[in-house]
Amino acid sequence: MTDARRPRSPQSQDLSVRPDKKTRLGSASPARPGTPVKDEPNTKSGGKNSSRKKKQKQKHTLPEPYTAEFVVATDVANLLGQETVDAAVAEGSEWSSPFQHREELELTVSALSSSGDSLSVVPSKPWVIVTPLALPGEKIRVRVYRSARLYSYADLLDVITPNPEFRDMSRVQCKYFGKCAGCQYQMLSYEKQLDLKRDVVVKAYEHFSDLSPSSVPTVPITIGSPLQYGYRTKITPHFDAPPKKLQKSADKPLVTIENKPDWVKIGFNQIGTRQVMDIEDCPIATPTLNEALPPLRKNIIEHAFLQPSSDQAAASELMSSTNTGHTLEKHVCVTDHKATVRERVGDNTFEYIAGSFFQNNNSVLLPLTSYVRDAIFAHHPSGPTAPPRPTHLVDAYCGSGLFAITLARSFQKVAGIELSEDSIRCATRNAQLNDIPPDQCSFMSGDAANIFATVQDFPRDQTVLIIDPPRKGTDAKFIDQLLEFQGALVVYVSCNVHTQARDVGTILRKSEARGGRRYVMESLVGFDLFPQTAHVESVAVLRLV
Ligand SMILES: C[S@@+](CC[C@H](N)C(=O)[O-])C[C@H]1O[C@@H](n2cnc3c(N)ncnc32)[C@H](O)[C@@H]1O
Repeated sequence: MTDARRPRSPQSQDLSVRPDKKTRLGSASPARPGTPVKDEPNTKSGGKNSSRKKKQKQKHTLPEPYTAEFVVATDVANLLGQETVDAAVAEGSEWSSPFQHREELELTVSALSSSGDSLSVVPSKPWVIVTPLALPGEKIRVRVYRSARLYSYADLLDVITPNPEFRDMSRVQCKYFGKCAGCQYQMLSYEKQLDLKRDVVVKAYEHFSDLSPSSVPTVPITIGSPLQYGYRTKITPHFDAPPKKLQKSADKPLVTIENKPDWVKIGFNQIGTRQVMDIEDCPIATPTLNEALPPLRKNIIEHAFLQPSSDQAAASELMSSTNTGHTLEKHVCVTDHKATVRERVGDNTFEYIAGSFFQNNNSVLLPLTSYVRDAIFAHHPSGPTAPPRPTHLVDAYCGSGLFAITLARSFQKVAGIELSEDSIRCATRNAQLNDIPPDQCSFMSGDAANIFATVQDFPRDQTVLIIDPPRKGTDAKFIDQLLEFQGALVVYVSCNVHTQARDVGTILRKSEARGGRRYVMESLVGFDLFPQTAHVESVAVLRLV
């Protein structure tokens, strides 16, 4: 089941470039994150009860590195402090929650995690309660539902004393806010959201880059999205198959839009669960998508729930809209994931396949691509000893060519690479659509690291590399070739600032270790591609000096 509004699914990541981070979650533990840890029993077991006892042994699993839960676990460890974590590990109490399942508690929120969840240190023992939708300083009532290492997750039952400095419920524009897992921040002012996202970028580099503070530039306020609602150009409502007993029953239920039973739910995940909740409109999605939602829901009901063979696995329907920015151009909704979608970004037109990657907030793409252009040209050093101006661009992980094409007119030559063949076909077509000749701008499909072999004739001191990898970040193979290539400037755009921090830390340290010229981080800023949610995009600019 997918929900395009949640972070893309966690991916496993080789920790070899950040071996020290394993200790952050408890240095005395021999466990790697992501591996099950079995509790040792207190007494020796044997005889006929031993297999039952073995089954009773609890399995504890640390989160996969760089997933949302890994970030929460790191925030918890940092809130408690390394000494406290070490003491709990030495005592063997780090998995022993002081709370029963479904126990209700009253707490005061201590801090916010980078996931957007609140963190409350409990008074009785070094332990943290992780709760959605609560804010620092608020007194809250919660119900515990799952425990992990040094923390428990709890549902928010009530905000007993709100923090009036931050919370204003009259700002909330969605009737599902508080239940739907899509948004976390609708009760905050937009300025506060941008401020919190800056903190996420700062903390990511503090905890995941292993760089000294002096190597990390001051992070300015997050750059906002022109649209704060009605911006999302792609949503993925999903739904569960009918309950098993109904599927097996000879009398198939009559499901129509007018006669919709309670089990028919088409929408997004409910907070803290994998259950789908019924959603009739989504204020962060474009008006075009919201207009299309009722007929789409009717269509799903008539065609999915009436089919007796409905699969147990959840099905999903993809929707995306063209959002050209031209008021005279008609915006339409596309539900076929193989269909071609057209969008405008400034003066450029882009086509992409609905099911392939394209940034989901059209309103921020002109500011984002202009920021990258300014980072390359407006901030180019001046003076008699200044390096030559950039003339060549490499766009790695280029998708349908967003950066390559918006910036192509500023460069003599551009080369893009991307794993998806569909996206590369679109990137090539997009160059044509925007009158960029093929000898100026070329695209190839393949692993990003393959690009270096094809750009050996690019003048290194005039070449800029843009990298925009998926959430898991880039890899050692790419980083090693990037260091070998020595392009003048690297612009690293990322939808996961935690893997970006890890990768930038690796690039800076490895380039220093090589001797000679080295990369330094010139600027670092968050971009708000997803207002009302806790997600932040981040742009780091590295210059070879
Ligand atoms: C975050 S998207 C960025 C796309 C593009 N820069 C944009 O803004 O539209 C990351 C892209 O990397 C591609 N990708 C994933 N792994 C890759 C790899 N190993 N080599 C090249 N591209 C890859 C994905 O298909 C996806 O299109």
